[in-house]
Amino acid sequence: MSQFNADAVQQVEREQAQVTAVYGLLDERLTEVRAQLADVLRSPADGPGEVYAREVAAERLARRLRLLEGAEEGLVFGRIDGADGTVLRIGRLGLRTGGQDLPLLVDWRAEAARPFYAATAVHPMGLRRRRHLRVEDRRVRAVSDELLDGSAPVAGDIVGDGPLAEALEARRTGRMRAAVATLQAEQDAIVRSPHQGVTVVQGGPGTGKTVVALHRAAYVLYASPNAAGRGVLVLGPNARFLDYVSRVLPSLGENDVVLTTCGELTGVVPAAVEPSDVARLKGRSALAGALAGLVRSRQAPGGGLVVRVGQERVRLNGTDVAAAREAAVASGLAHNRARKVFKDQLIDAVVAALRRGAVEALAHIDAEVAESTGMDLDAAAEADLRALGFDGGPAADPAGMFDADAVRDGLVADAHVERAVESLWPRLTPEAVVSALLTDPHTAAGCLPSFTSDERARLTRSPDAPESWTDADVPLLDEAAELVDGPPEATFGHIVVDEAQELTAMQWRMVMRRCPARSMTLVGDFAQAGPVTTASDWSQALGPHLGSRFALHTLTVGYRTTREILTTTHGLLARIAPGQTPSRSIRHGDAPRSLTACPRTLADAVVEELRAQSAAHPDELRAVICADALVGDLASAGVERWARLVPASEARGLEFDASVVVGPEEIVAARPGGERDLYVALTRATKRLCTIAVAADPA
Ligand SMILES: Nc1ncnc2c1ncn2[C@@H]1O[C@H](COP(=O)(O)OP(=O)(O)OP(=O)(O)O)[C@@H](O)[C@H]1O
Repeated sequence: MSQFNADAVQQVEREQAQVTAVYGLLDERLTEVRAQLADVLRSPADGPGEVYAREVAAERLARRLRLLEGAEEGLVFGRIDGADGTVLRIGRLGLRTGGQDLPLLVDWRAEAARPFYAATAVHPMGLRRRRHLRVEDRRVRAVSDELLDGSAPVAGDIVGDGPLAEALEARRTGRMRAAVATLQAEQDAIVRSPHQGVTVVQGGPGTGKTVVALHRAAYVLYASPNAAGRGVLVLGPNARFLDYVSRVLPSLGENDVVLTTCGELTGVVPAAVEPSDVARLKGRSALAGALAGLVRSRQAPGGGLVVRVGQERVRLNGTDVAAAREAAVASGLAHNRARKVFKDQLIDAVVAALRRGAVEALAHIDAEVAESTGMDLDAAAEADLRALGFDGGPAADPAGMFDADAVRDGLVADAHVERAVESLWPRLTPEAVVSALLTDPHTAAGCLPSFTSDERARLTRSPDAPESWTDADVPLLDEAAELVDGPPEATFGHIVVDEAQELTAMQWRMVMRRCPARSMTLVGDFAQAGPVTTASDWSQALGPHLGSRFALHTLTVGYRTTREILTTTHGLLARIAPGQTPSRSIRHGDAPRSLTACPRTLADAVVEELRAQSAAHPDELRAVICADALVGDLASAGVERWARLVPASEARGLEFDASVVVGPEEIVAARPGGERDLYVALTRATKRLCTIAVAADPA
């Protein structure tokens, strides 16, 4: 055994003793929390107050239990040795025994762990050594050291291949892994940035934007109890992507993050898809103005009103109705809530009219009596009251007998009044508002003056078509819901948006609505934008909501795609994002290959390529990425036996060991901005890329 190996074995054994102690403590904590939870659940509760208190305590313990259970895999992964001899072990969560000053394990998000990520040979931050531990099934498999103070390795320092290289070389599984043990300094700086507002992270494909976004979500939960208490939401572009990243946060011990798409956020299940040009139209912010205008047009647009009250008809003129409308609008409430203000104001006006009527009727009677008997009824009543020792009284107010409150209460419950109010200020549903805009060309013309008639025609559908909502309708329904019923109840303390370049102006409004504190992490790359997005940079996307109040970071190192693959995309990148500097890849691999097949033999050519690849690299995760229209044919040819079959429109954010991009020209032609779809497709592989172009069929 070489000295290096003997040293390594000894270090592994030493670390094992510590790791065993850490797992022992984890087991102890688990036993304690399980027992506490069982006690709480068994404890008697008398009355609703105690039941509630018991539920709160049980939920708190259940969360702690989930956290401890989730930390099993890779509980300890690092260690830092200070120049002063202090040693800290870094892991998924913090663990401390009663008697010790230093914790047995430091949570990776704690300030004390920062040097593990940020120290460099230039800025060692007081460290002598950073050690990575590879632990599987509670056994230490390897250790690997970096010396940071410029000293030469001595016995006990195991300087070998970096753990980052190991993580990047690992076979892809179709599910993203946490990178908590190997977060790089530029990524870590963003993850634990103290910035409370909106952090934007951009960078080319594979620069770790998703890694940063998910680790930042975990960091916010740890470091900002305020945001954590109000919940953290992670939004991704589609179900395939969410599935890909679904393991990362639980493996970081965080199970309380809501992971979803913009479409699913509202509970509406989109049942139809529509052409991307229509979806893009629906994404424009003009739609927000249109919906607001439409709702306003349903709020007492003009004219007077006749209300039947018992046997009487009360006529309110346009000014009365307009005053009620103004009061309701000035309340700032959503349409259905402001309706009550409108109704109350109208009823006040009706009561005032009834009172005026009563006064006039009394005056009329007085005048008739005076004319026929010569008697002044008011003066007589006043004299009688004075004689009885009263001072003036009811006769001073001719309508004093009119009980306005009783009349008002009667009117609130009156069906005629309710009908009259409904005709002026109808109760609305979000669905009815959106349908009115999308099915009535006159309404669309009135509400969307900035759209051309062709654009409006593409937007509207027949009123007879069955009502089935699309993804692009969801933000419209959400907007309408806010207009008619008020802001959503479920808001979040922090929102993370991945592939944020994909969001339309209407989707950004949905996101902002759910984050009143404006604490967000947004990651994306406009060179990878799909055809529906309505912005071409961050200022356009965020300016309407934040002005320039966002901190922008750019990641520059590519961790996924090999240098060889990235180089072949430089020309394409220069066309789709002329100002963008290509990222610098830290990986090398085979040169990409290009094949050609005619349409008749295309599927066979793809299968042949996959067969060859799987014989040469049996363990690799492969994908065939093609224009959406080719998916059916390739599936029929049995491609899925060898590879994941991914339509180019759903490839964003995904990663494979090898990818076969079928029909690059077809991908480009399939939808507007198709070159960006091709750029996404070409940058998914960590090891090898093969493109199969479709040649003109000689036949
Ligand atoms: N610090 C790291 N340690 C280990 N792996 C990393 C690290 N940073 C990035 N990676 C790996 O690099 C790959 C690309 O990362 P990620 O998906 O976050 O990039 P991205 O910028 O979001 O890509 P895209 O633009 O294509 O969505 C992933 O496999 C990820 O696990």
